Amino acid sequence: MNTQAGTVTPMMAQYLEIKAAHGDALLFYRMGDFYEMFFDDAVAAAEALDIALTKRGKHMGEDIAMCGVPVHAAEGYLLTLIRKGFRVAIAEQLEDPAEAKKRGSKSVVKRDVVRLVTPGTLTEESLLDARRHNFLAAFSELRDDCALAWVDISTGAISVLGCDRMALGPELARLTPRELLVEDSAEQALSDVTSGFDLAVTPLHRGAFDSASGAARLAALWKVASLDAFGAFSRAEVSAMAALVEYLELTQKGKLPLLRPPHQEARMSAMRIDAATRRSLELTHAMGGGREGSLLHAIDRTVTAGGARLLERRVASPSCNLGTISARQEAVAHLVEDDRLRGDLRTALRGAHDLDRALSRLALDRGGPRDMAAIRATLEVAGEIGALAEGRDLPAPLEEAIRSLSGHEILHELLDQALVAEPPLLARDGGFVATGHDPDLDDARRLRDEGRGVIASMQADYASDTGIQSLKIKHNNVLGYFIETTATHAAKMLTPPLSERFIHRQTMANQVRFTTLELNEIETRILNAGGHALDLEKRVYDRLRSAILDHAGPLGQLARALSEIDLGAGLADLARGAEWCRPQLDDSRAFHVESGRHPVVEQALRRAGEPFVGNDCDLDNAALWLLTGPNMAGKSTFLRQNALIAVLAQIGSYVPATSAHIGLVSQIFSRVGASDDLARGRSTFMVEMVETAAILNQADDRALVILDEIGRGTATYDGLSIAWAVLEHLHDVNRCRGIFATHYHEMTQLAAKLDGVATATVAVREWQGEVIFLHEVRRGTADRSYGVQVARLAGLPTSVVERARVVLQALEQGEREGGGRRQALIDDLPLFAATAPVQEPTTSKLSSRMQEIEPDRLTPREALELIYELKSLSHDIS
Ligand SMILES: Nc1ncnc2c1ncn2[C@@H]1O[C@H](COP(=O)(O)OP(=O)(O)OP(=O)(O)O)[C@@H](O)[C@H]1O
Repeated sequence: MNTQAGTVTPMMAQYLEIKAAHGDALLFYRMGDFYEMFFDDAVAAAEALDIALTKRGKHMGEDIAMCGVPVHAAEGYLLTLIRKGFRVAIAEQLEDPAEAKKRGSKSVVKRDVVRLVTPGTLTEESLLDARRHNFLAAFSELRDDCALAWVDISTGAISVLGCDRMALGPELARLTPRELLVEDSAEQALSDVTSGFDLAVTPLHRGAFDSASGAARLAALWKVASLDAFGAFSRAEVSAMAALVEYLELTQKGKLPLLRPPHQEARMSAMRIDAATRRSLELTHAMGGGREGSLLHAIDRTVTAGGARLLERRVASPSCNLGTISARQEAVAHLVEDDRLRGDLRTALRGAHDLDRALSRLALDRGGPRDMAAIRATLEVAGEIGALAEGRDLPAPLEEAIRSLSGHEILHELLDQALVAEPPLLARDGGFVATGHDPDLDDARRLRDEGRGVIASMQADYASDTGIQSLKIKHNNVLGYFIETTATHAAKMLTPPLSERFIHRQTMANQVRFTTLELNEIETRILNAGGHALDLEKRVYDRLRSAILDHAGPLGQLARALSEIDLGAGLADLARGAEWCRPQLDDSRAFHVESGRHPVVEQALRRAGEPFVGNDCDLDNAALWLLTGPNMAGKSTFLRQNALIAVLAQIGSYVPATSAHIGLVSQIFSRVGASDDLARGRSTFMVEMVETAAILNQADDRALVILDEIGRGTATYDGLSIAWAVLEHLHDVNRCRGIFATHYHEMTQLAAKLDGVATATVAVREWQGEVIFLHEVRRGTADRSYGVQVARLAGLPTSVVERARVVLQALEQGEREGGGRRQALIDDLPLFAATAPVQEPTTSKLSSRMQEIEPDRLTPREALELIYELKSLSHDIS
């Protein structure tokens, strides 16, 4: 760069100009094989990427910090930067450096930003999770109207929903977008809602949200006279979609991705599940953040990326529409019954590629021949599946999906004959068009590859045409290709008719040289053949690309159909393998599950070779269950499994139970083990109370509420009083169905007072002072907590466990004998150090082990091991 102190080189001037236009992004400035970063960008990127920071020249007397990443490895670095919350502007060289030189030795290669990479606008396969959506969302607030729109630009699917500020949090929790666009003036006000999510908030100027110009722009985008063609959109809905499109144009620098016609989600069509409930039920993400351990992970048997994404969408928004649910259930049921069809479909689907993402890359012109081959392979799969379904009587959703599989024959044939079997990733180097597709291309390639052969065959033709057997076609750097005969044939060649065809070029001592128009032409063609072949291939590529994009609508439907079939077959496979049942769903308030299981815990136990105990839940007569039981008995598992069964039933799946009858659940609330939210300055107790307030204010009579140990984070009596009042409120005001787990045994008295509350407990057996967990939920109440025994199982020091037993005894005795007596018993407790029995268990262990020993039967090695064992037992005593 050679920047001198005080002067600004042309290149630095160009850099600064581009940077000024993209101040909020790191600028990747292309220099040959590297993307370079300068100044503060370099410092930030070097730290974020852990790469070396160097210097390059000076600017205004200061060193210019610099770092760089090689272009071929840029995607990995980009991913790291995006994950760390950066936005990256990519400035490419827009001309060959040689071009720039022609303008003068000091000229700078033209560069400009070709793309802004942000979390919500990724399309690269390597930067995306194939089985998850990557949503960019926009929230628009007009005076009395609000909406949320979201798009996955890697698939082109765009949706919109009327959604006020109150509903924004739950919707963000459902969709988990990576980036949210908001009007700049609203950014601050919305931060209360948005700060709880792992997403980048990008403010946009007001004009981006303008609904009037937005409507026109969207209509033009989808080539319709008015947006009414897709539904009646509110102004806020139009404004939110317009903001998405504006931002896509901005980040993709005018190249819009393929955007499918918008899908307008009906309010209340999906089960409402707020952020805390999603977290606690671990629907799509486990507590730790990953997919493993979540419901989604446990039930995902799909074999295509599109199917996996559809399942994610369904799990995130179970339906509340009976018609929709039963149609989906019907499809799953059919595939559960027909093992053969299910197996064949799944085998065929394994050959399908990610059609949506291949299409989207082609639309953005970031695709290549391999994406076309992926489409071809998927069309083949569609054909196979169509043949499998031929002549079968299928339920409506499958029938409809199968219909979308046909009608692509022309495109399939075109791709089939145009592309080689395994094309390269990029179109740039050619080699992807099959022989026989384009005669001109075949000629060009033949000339390129067989140039000498072509000349040889011309030579043979000329020899026979002239009757001069010694005629040769030769090549030198001065003349290029020429025809040479010996001087003896000169006269013949130089007189008509041969002189009309053979043009004299040179006479030597013994030879005469000629050319022909044909040879000239061939020569140019040979010379240009390589470049020409490449051009023709590119032309074929463009033709294929437009043929595919012209057919994008039906291909999108095909992709959806394959995902639907994959999802149905996946759920059926799961139901069959794990012995799930088809739930009965209706409009009633029933909730009757027999021998229900927790799908995730059951899988984990199966891996450990342990059985899961199925448990019934019947909220038909008493809509609220008050569940008591010892720690570790399985209360939380039972609570969650019933919520998950409702979710599974309403996505159209079978459920882990022997039978289930569920009246539609409109919303689920689950508070299971709240945690601190220190980032927002809330203690565990505070979080729990905020979340409980949300439930009491929102749950309606179709809600299912799962509450685990409400009030445990405060003093006993406060906690008990709160739990008591909450249960009464749920019973009298919310009138919802629910299960309430508690350690406050006093609360079971409420069951006698309130008709709609029944008690249940998780059974354990006590054996020789130890608890044995039976994991069986029974009607009735628990006799005690067994907390001390569980603490012992957890490895609390024996001395502490024994001390706890003594204190517990005193407290329980005091409870029985009345308040004043209790204080006296506490006062009388012996001091901790004086609790004698603490060592007994280990001493008796040692002596009972000694008694087992039969010295005459020990081998020398066993004797030695025994000494070690006894020594370690004696350590525990001392
Ligand atoms: N029905 C079941 N069958 C077999 N094992 C189970 C069952 N339910 C729970 N478990 C096992 O018991 C463990 C503890 O369950 P869970 O966390 O639900 O207990 P809990 O009663 O809620 O305990 P705490 O009151 O301490 O929170 C689970 O991790 C699981 O391994």
